[in-house]
Amino acid sequence: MNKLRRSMLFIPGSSAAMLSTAFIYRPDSIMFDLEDAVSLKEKDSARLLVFHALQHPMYKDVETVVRINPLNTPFGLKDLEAAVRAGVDVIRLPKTDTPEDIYQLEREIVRIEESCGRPVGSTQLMAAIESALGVINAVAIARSSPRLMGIALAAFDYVMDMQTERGDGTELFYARCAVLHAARAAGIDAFDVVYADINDEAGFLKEVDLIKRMGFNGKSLINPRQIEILHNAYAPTQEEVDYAERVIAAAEEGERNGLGVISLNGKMIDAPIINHARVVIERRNASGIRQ
Ligand SMILES: CC(C)(COP(=O)(O)OP(=O)(O)OC[C@H]1O[C@@H](n2cnc3c(N)ncnc32)[C@H](O)[C@@H]1OP(=O)(O)O)[C@@H](O)C(=O)NCCC(=O)NCCSC(=O)C[C@@](O)(CC(=O)O)C(=O)O
Ligand SMILES: [Mg+2]
Repeated sequence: MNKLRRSMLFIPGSSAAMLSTAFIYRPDSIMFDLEDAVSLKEKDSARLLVFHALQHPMYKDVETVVRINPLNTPFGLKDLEAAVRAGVDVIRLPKTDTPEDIYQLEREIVRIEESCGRPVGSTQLMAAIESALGVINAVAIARSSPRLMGIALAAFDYVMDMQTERGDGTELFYARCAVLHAARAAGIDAFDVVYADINDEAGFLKEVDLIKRMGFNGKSLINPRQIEILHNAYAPTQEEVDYAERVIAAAEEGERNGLGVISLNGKMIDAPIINHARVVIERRNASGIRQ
């Protein structure tokens, strides 16, 4: 099974307090932000804080991601130097509009890896798609580098570009489908948008149910209170696990009897259904049973 990436928690890189405690919340990935959560006058101090946090033992057991500033700003290259040298697992490039943005990023990463003695190719990438142009180019972006482990949709900048605003999700319908299909066609992960109202649990859960059913691996998050709700929603129910176990048992019996297609309580069981049952069991093993 691929690495679990249900939750990717944003931490403002300028917050020394949050940087020193975020690992206790146990998201699947921790994302130190140097871009929009950091004010202009804190860009340099935040970069230094993140550089030190990345090398601290408390962040050794969790996947680390740094969202750098775009490379066409005065901060982007400095952010990249600091994050790669500190050993970050993944660089998240915001506002990725074209595959050329990724080619440029990759050239700089190769140079930094070579100069600091890090194995070339060891820094992974993810692209955040935040505009109509990025959505239109999603397939080319997703296939632009073997370093890409995933692409993410970023709703707030996207809706501004589309001249609309966040609502019930109708405004994201096309972009979600496009980003998800691009990721799957490239064989990489797909991440949904942040949910800004941290006190609206019901609204968050509704959005999580939708994106899970669509097929997203998970979401970018802004608050630790959202982690458990998300992980729980991604865990299979006891009923789903029981059914998956019955499917696998029936499939094994069918195989012993030389049958390709079998039926279980009147329902056809064939290869895709058996594969899905195995995925449910893997999810149970990784995430437990939904509470
Ligand atoms: C929203 C709020 C201020 C609420 O604070 P509150 O303090 O009211 O929250 P509480 O729940 O009361 O906190 C309880 C305890 O948890 C601690 N705690 C809270 N949040 C924590 C956290 N994230 N990490 C670690 N620790 C945390 C807190 O310090 C406290 O610790 P303690 O005092 O010890 O009890 C806070 O969460 C926060 O700043 N979030 C991150 C915001 C951020 O990063 N935005 C940028 C990314 S989006 C973007 O840029 C748009 C995008 O680009 C997206 C895309 O690209 O996808 C696009 O275009 O769409
Ligand atoms: Mg943004």
